[in-house]
Amino acid sequence: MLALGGLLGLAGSVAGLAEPLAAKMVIDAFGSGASLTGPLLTLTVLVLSGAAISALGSYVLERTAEGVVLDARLSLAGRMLRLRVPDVDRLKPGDLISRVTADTTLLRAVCTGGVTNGITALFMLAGCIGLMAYMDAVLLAVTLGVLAVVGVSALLIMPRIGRATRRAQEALGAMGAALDRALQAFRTVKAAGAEGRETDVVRDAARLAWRRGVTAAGWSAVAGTSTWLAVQLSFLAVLGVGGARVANGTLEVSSLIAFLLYLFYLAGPIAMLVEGAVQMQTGLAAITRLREISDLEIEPTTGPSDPGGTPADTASPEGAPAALALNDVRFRYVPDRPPALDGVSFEVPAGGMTALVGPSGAGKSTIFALLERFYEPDSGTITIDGVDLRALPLGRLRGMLGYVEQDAPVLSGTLRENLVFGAPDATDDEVADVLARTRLTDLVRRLPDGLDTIVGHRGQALSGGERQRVAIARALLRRPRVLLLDEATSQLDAVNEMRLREVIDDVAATTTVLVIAHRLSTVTSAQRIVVMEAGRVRAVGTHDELVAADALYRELATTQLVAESPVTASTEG
Ligand SMILES: Nc1ncnc2c1ncn2[C@@H]1O[C@H](COP(=O)(O)OP(=O)(O)OP(=O)(O)O)[C@@H](O)[C@H]1O
Repeated sequence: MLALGGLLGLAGSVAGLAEPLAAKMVIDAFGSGASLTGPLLTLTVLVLSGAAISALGSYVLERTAEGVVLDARLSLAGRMLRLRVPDVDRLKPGDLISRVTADTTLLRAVCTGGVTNGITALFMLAGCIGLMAYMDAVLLAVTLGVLAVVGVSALLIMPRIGRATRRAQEALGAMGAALDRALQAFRTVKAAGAEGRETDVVRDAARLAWRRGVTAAGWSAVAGTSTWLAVQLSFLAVLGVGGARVANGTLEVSSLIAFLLYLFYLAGPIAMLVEGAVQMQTGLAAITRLREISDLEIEPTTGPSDPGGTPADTASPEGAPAALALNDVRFRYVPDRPPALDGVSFEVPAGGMTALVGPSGAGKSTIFALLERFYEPDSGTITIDGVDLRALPLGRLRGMLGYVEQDAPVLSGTLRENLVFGAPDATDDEVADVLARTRLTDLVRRLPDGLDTIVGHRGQALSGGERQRVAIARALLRRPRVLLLDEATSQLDAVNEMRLREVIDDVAATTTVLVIAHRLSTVTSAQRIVVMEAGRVRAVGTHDELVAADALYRELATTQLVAESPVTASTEG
């Protein structure tokens, strides 16, 4: 399509190139007293057909350019959610968004202005120069001399435009990131009275983008003006030299006029060439930024159609509780920081509930992240039913695990959409069953539109306990073999506390439950408790064993766990 657009553009230009020749025929006809009809008709047809073909060519080009932008967006969008967690930790979401939206737009410039216009302009230039040579070689030499000076200066300017554009796009990305950060923490920003400061950060980024954009615009203007200047100078030079040659009879007036017309015609392709080079620089700046994303590794397909094949299969059938084992697992988030996990080994038997407890920063959530393979351990192995996680296709592994995050996010949308988020094919019966298991049936009955009530950001507010149970229901609908539950630290009221406990006990009857526990009620009903401290396992046992044997656990149980669960603590004694 680019070639077709280019060809049409070229055909339009050829018609344009022939116009001065036709004009010369008209003038010659005037002089010789011959009929004007033929030359005038030729001129008219050339003008009209040239215009029509050029318009079609530019439409084809623009259309193709839009297609290139679309392709880039589709492919980036496809990669974005498959990027690996560590890479997304590093890149800022706002900047990522700006690459998909703003930078891809710049690609259009490469297709239209850059590649094809550039090529068309080159052809036009060559044709024009050829015809000028045919007209008069001396005048051509004068013209080319002036143009060469300008060409060199334009070559020096181009890289500056590219650099300025790239830096402007980076500033735009920074602006997106700053905005994203402020909008993510919208209420905190307001509560902290930080609107002014956050606005300043966004504005500073906007001004930086502006300054760099202006720099690019400045250099573009210099490039554009110098072209125009060159044509003017050539015109004067040709007029001087050509006039003298007409006076001494070595050049016809009509040839001088046709030559001057070509000279003005030349201004078009030269301007196009310069502009094409400018746009090319802009587009290349965008490509550099898009490359940074497309060069990042992505996770293998995680969908149910994961082509990873059957793993060295697990003994237990789908849906049966699975056992987990960590063996001397070591992991650092950042190379020169202390390890988050420093030789962690423990086993989670199939079925029942195992609790992970320990002070903040002990590495509990990190274990969940490694189980989900958001990160890979630096050394050691993790197995599920004796199979190394790395031997399982990612989609299959994540299908075995139900993961409930600490903040238990509720997505904007209906309650039903939230529930079937991980299992879009779940039937109404399955949904009803899971709602009953997670003690949400009453909530659904109370909601104005039942399951179709909009919840989340702009909808019906759910309490912390309800959100958590919705998240558990969402995880259960995928029929996991292991439920990973990162219990919220925020306080639940007595009713929600009791319901959570019921839900966990209920799920633990059919599924392996590994819970990061912050509540005494959760801990005491666990069959096995793993006490972690500073990236290591400190002790493993039941509540009673650990109270008797482990000082840290005793302290946690009497301070942290109890303090966060006053109601249950008093009933638990
Ligand atoms: N994405 C990350 N990048 C770098 N360091 C991290 C990251 N996530 C966690 N850490 C660090 O790893 C260590 C273990 O964190 P982790 O979240 O596993 O602790 P935790 O026991 O779950 O704590 P909490 O109970 O407060 O959630 C901490 O020192 C933390 O600062």
